[in-house]
Amino acid sequence: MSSKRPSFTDEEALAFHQEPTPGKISMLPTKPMQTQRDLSLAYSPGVAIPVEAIAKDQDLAYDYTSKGNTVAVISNGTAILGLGNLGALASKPVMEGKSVLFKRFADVDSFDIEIDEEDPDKIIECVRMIGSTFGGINLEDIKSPECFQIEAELREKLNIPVFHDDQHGTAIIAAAGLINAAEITGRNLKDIKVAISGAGAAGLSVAGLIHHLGVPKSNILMCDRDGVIYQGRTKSMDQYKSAFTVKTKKRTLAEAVDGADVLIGLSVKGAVSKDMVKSMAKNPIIFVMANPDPEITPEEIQEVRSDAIIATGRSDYPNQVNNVLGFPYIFRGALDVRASAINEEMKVACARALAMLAREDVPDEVAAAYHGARPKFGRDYIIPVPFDPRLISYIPPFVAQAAMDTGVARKPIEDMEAYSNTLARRLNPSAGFLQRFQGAVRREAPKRIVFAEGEEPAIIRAAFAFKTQELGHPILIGREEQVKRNMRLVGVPEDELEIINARLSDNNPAYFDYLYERTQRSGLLQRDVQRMVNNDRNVFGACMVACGDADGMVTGLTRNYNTALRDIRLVADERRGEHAIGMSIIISKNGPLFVADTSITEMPTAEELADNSILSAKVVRRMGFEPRVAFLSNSTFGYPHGERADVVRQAAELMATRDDVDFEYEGDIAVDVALNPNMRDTYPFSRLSAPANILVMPAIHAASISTKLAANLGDTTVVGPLLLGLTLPIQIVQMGSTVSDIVNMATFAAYDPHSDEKDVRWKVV
Ligand SMILES: NC(=O)C1=CN([C@@H]2O[C@H](COP(=O)(O)OP(=O)(O)OC[C@H]3O[C@@H](n4cnc5c(N)ncnc54)[C@H](OP(=O)(O)O)[C@@H]3O)[C@@H](O)[C@H]2O)C=CC1
Ligand SMILES: CC(=O)C(=O)O
Ligand SMILES: [Mg+2]
Repeated sequence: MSSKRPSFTDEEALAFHQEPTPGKISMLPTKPMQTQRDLSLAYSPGVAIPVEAIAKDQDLAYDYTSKGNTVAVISNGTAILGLGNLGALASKPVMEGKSVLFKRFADVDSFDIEIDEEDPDKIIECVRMIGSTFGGINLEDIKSPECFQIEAELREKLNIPVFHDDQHGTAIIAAAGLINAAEITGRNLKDIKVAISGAGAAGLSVAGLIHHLGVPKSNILMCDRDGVIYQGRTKSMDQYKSAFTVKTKKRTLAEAVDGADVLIGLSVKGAVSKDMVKSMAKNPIIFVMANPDPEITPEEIQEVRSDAIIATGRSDYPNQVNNVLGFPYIFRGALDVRASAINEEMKVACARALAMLAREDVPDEVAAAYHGARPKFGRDYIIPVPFDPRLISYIPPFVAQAAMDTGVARKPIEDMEAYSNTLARRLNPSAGFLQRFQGAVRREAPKRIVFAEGEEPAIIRAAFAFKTQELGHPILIGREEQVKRNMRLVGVPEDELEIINARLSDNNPAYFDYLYERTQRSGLLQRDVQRMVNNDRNVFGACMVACGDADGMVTGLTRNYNTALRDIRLVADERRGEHAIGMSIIISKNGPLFVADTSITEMPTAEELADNSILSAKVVRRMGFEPRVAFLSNSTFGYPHGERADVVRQAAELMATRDDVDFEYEGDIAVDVALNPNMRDTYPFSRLSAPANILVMPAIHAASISTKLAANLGDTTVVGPLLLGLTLPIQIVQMGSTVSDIVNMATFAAYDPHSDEKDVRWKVV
């Protein structure tokens, strides 16, 4: 288990929440609201028709409104993670976070509601009054014991699932992890001895579920602030804790943990000591799940035990036992059968399904989350990771089936296999795209990447993020004093990043020789070259890459694209038989679209367009996608005629004469035809078997305008343009790029799309 953890500064956490738009969620309409007719239908008078229908039959709200796919995340902020009672509004970042996870992982629409009230009766009344708006209610971070009453009464009063995630979501995941950890250590649930630190919402619910799965109540010792909850205790007791009293002489957590097989922490940071861990049975199972900081860190546990199976609630250690693995999928299954409740059977089905999934071979996205090492069911992989793309189609069918079997499904699913296939399509196929690149980069030995504009605050933040995400070793070019001043400004620890001052570098004579040799016959004098190496950070950085002192470079934040490109071209050649192009990637719900050439040749010839397609196809295939090229034009198959359209058509015709064309291509073709899956009806002779994924643009203006349009119209991410076709892996970012844009481009520099070794390592699943 790695003890190194990616980290981020407080400033980064705040900037993430603030930029480019405050918060983490927004809403999108699902109907066009373009015309007078749309307005008439969506609002008055058209809206009256569904209103009257729902007034007669309430169930029709599932058909005519977004109710059936909407879950409210509701909190009063009295137990925010393990941070305590910090008030309703302070809980909003967590609640928005839960909503965004609902959407990202299970395509459930969700928004957060913070209720500024601690009186359970008032909260119950408030939620009851608004409850029918939603298909389900996810209660979150409401402290015990009030949370029990609130959930129980709302379940009675509402006929939709009401689910307190800290209780049941947590219990489901902990149970799944425990089933597998017991299997790995050869234990039987009915024999294990369990100590639980924390007898609140999460702790009591975990105790309830693992008891349901076979652990005898007498084997579960619950502890709160006052120690063991034993039979006869009167201090700080309530009816919920009373259900777990045990006849025992043990009084403290330390005594409860002594000799235990399992320790589950659902309390606060620091509640568990090394001595406690030392006193546990052989091969102990230790889930320290307090957030954001566990009861004891995995590093501390490892100092005293090498035989422990360790899990935390955090994403930066292996075995993340966190309710994010549960709530999106349990609600997905419940909503899809219009369940009136989430019952015990549905929870058990979810826990068992999660446990089973962890035993199967993992796809590449999971390897990426494990920083390149492909995990196998075992001590460091007892539970799936949140980025596992199989979760969405694997878990909800079990939940839905359990709902149907227990009579709470109001709309049973007839064909479970078809349902599972539909689920797979709900997940945004591009969601894991960048993550997979990162995984590919992490699998390699760390690359040294030059950040040429090292004095810039955004570059410093990007370099630090690049390092802490374990994507490689960043090198900042700049004056040390100035870089350090800006590091302090953005909160990056000063000794974290390597800084090289181009003027003071010992390697300059070598760079000078290299560059002079290349440029002496093109009019550059010795002193020009010397000045360039000393003063121009792009030239200096590129020389570092050319002479083997770095593996790649990123630049462009402060200078326009062509200036940066001109500097780089002094040092780097075009690859043999290729010429440089810019390829942008438009990441949308329909998957990635690769667009070339978006940055270099203004009016490519037919030959150049053909070359572009071949280079793009090669790189796209290495990235794991089967290339399908469209030579785009304003014309389709010859109509209408035009000067550019003719060049495009010639390019497509030239492909028949090229040796290295082992992919589908078509052209001249208009973009709507290239992307429309029904095009074959109109053009049955088309050579494309599916929508094109590489768009070769007729000219740079069309390329630049269309990618920038896509980037600015919303619901897409545009990465790039990636610089392809040069001998050195150097990438140019756009002026004013965000920190994550810069990290992405540095990652592509490290990935080096031309490096042949990488192609087969990550195939699309
Ligand atoms: N990984 C995951 O998925 C999840 C993790 N959690 C974490 O579990 C923890 C508890 O959450 P939740 O149950 O919702 O909160 P609650 O407020 O309902 O319960 C907290 C419990 O912790 C106990 N406690 C507090 N301080 C100590 C201490 N110093 N030593 C021992 N016990 C202590 C409290 O004792 P008392 O009863 O005496 O007040 C109470 O029983 C949080 O850290 C939360 O982040 C929660 C949900 C999911
Ligand atoms: C994960 C979670 O819900 C919590 O820590 O409260
Ligand atoms: Mg919580």
